[in-house]
Amino acid sequence: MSTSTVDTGAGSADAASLISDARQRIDDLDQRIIGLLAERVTVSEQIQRERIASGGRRVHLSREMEVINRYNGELGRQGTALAMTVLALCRGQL
Ligand SMILES: C=C(O[C@@H]1C=C(C(=O)O)C=C[C@H]1O)C(=O)O
Repeated sequence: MSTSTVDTGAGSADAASLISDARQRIDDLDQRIIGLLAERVTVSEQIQRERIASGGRRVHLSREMEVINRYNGELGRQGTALAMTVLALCRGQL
């Protein structure tokens, strides 16, 4: 068994090659997702800072429900968990 089939768990060199290519695409997508999350954190912090400076609170629950409902509508139950993680990333743990 070649190194690439061991690394990918594939049973043939052809499958290993396809998996390696697809993993590269996944790594690129993950990098873009992480970049988008970093951008979202920046925008969210800007909103929170502005609200706090104007006498409001950091957290706005009805808006968070809108965000959670959008993720849930698109992705189901795991979307809800993802939205909660994204929100925690952007405004800290409640
Ligand atoms: C960014 C905001 O502030 C907080 C962060 C949110 C977010 O990251 O989506 C949503 C609601 C607020 O708890 C907002 O009110 O839009």
